[in-house]
Amino acid sequence: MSDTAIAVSGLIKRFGDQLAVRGIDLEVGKGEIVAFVGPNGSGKTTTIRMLCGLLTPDGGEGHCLGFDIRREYDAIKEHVGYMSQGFGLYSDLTVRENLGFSASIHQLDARQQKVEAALHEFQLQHYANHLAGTLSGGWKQRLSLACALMHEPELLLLDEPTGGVDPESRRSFWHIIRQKSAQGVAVLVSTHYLDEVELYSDRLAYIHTGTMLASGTMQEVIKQSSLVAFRLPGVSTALLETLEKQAAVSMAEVLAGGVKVTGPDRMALERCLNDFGLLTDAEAVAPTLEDLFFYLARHHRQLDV
Ligand SMILES: Nc1ncnc2c1ncn2[C@@H]1O[C@H](COP(=O)(O)OP(=O)(O)OP(=O)(O)O)[C@@H](O)[C@H]1O
Repeated sequence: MSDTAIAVSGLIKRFGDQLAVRGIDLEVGKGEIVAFVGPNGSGKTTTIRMLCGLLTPDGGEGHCLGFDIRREYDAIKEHVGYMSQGFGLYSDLTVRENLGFSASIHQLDARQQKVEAALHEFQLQHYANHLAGTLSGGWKQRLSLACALMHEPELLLLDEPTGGVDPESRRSFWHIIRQKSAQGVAVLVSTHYLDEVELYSDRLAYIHTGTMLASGTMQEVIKQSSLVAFRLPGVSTALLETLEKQAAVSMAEVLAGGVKVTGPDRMALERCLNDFGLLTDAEAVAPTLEDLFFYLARHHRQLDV
């Protein structure tokens, strides 16, 4: 048995003249959580939809759970758990009916029993007869996850599952996801929340305008970018714009009590700060994931991790 849940290469998707996904490679191992990140419109949803058999790729090849993504999309749909953006619930069905519907599309045996078990596992009993459309964001998210897990999939594809839900719901959502991954479920999850990448994901994959620019652990990717950052205490925000225009500076931002500059070349950045008489007081700080994402979004540099 392979340890790989997703292995695809050269995936391409066009919408008319637009190349939404431009030949991306992606691997996700069993029991691994990979955060799929990148700016709005970069191609995350399109990629996820190709992986779960809802969109046919225009190019590329690969497997999900051993099934060919171009030929065996029906088998993939059957075996993968998918949460779409906005949760994809039937708002005029009750919580119990949504779970029942999910059980029936997967043609599960003992449906009623499984629905009751899911209501219990996800602590949805109190809302069982409420219409899904009347639930709060956090409960909709929980129900949507329960529906995606109804058929005990080995791979979860989650498209911005935590968008618009409160911190407590996010935390309990991630608690469930980490439990599932400990049981061997592979997870690819798109998110705009950096803390979810840092705290809960094993690796990240960063996509920009349909191209995968970086993938690896957070530490690997930051190291590969060779980004360095300095805090410049007491520097006025007036200097910020000037600093940002320097070739050595990829980003300059205001912090409490000063400015922070980031760049991919330590020597060049130090020279630049020296030219402005700022090097003596500059304090080296560790670049953050946010620094990295800004850098990748602005400079589109492909990292080789
Ligand atoms: N069905 C479609 N028809 C035409 N263009 C589409 C379609 N679906 C997506 N696109 C375009 O493809 C590009 C990638 O969109 P996609 O939704 O995959 O990005 P995303 O990274 O998921 O964005 P977000 O973070 O905002 O959800 C965008 O320019 C989008 O407008």
